Formats: sequence, C-alpha cells, structure tokens
Amino acid sequence: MIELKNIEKYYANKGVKSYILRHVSTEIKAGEFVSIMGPSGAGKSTLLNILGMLEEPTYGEYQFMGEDITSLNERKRIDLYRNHIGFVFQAYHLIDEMTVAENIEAPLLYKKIGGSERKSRVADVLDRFNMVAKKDLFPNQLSGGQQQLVGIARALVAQPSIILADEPTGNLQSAQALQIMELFKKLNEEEGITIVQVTHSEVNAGYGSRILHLLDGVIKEDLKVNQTV
Ligand SMILES: Nc1ncnc2c1ncn2[C@@H]1O[C@H](COP(=O)(O)OP(=O)(O)OP(=O)(O)O)[C@@H](O)[C@H]1O
Repeated sequence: MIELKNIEKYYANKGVKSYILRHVSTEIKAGEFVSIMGPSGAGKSTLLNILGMLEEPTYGEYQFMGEDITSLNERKRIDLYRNHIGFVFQAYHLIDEMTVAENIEAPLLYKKIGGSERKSRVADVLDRFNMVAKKDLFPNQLSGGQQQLVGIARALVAQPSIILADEPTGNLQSAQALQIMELFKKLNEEEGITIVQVTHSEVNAGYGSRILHLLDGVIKEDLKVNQTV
C-alpha cells in the first residue's frame, strides 16, 4: 500500500540544513497496524504528515496504492487523500461551530456524495459509536474522549483504506485511551483498515503489529510485535 524510498526532509535556514528525516525507506502493507515511536523531535509527526500528503518530502520516492505521490499534481493528491486516507489528530481538530453530526458529515461534502447517502452514512457511524443522542451537541459540550470519537468517526465516514493517527490518545485519560485503542484494533482486525499511529505509549504500540522506532530522523528499529498480519 505504501512504499517510501530514501525519504529526506530538511529545512534550510540561512544556508544551514536541519534534517528532520534521513534515508527513510520502508513498506507498509494493506492490513498492517504500525506504530511510529521515538523521542520528541525525532520526526514522527513529519513522517506521518508525509504519509498523509499533508507535507512533502524534500527528496525521495513515495508510492501510495501504486501512485507516485511526488510526481502527482495537487488535485490528484487531494483526490487520493479524500478517497483513501482518514487522518486523526491529537487535538481532534473539530469545527467548533458545527454539531457532532455536521462535523462527521463534512468530508462527504467534499466528495460530492448526495444528501440522502450522506445522512445515512452519518447515521450509521453515529449509531456505531453510540453517539446518536449527542448528534446535535457542539464539540465543547463533549468530553475529550467523546471529541476524539467524533474525530475518528469523521475519519471513517468516507470509508478510508488507511487511518493515520497522530498521538490519538495524547490528550485523553487512560480509560478513554483504552477505548480508542480497542476501537482501532477492531477496525484493523475486523474491517482490514490499515492503521499507522504515532505514539509515545508502549501500551498503545502493543495494540499494533509492528513498531518503527525513529531516532534523529532515522529508522533505528523495525519490529514485528504481533503476528496478526
Ligand atoms: N517548519 C519547520 N521549520 C523548521 N523545523 C521544523 C519545522 N517543522 C518541524 N520542525 C522540526 O522538526 C523536528 C521534528 O518534528 P516532529 O514534529 O516531526 O517531531 P516528533 O517526533 O513528532 O516530536 P513530538 O513527539 O515532540 O511531537 C523538530 O525538531 C521540529 O522543531
């Protein structure tokens, strides 16, 4: 599904290059559940953002579902993103002025899906996440865990092939974090959705099938943890 070859990312400041990622090469197969770990500043979020087409590498090749991302124009990249990628953020990134149902529906508007199909998909997701009673509330009327569930529901409503999650439980209490990780595990095992998460937590990483350890922008270790794939 994903193939990275020699990805480099640096920022140049007054002629001095600061490398964020160096020689990053790896493959992620459909159905894997990968955790990216490493100390603060190691380049984890940058790598996830490159996978999610939110940032571009300075050099290197990125193939996503057979497409060479670095040579695609922006329009095609956006289409690929909308059709295949669900991004989950640590700070939820919900729209405060929109209700729970409207937040979940938003990605479908960009995909030009008709009104009745949109309503039925949103209703399905709300039902599945036990959030029907909360559909007309605004994000600030929800707990952090519930806001993250809405963030995940929004990522799922467009039926992505892969979920990219940047410290999805970073702002949550441990019980809520557990609920989110159990949900990811279920989505991965029962629906075959590929998951890549950035996490600082060994417990969270234990839900996945593989751990990529980044240090100073380099992959230091690539470890299979559960042989479920
Ligand atoms: N626009 C930018 N210009 C210069 N440096 C940047 C820029 N964006 C990120 N960096 C630097 O890149 C490095 C890696 O950042 P990144 O957010 O990928 O790390 P991380 O491993 O996710 O860290 P954390 O665990 O703290 O979130 C950091 O040192 C950061 O300061």
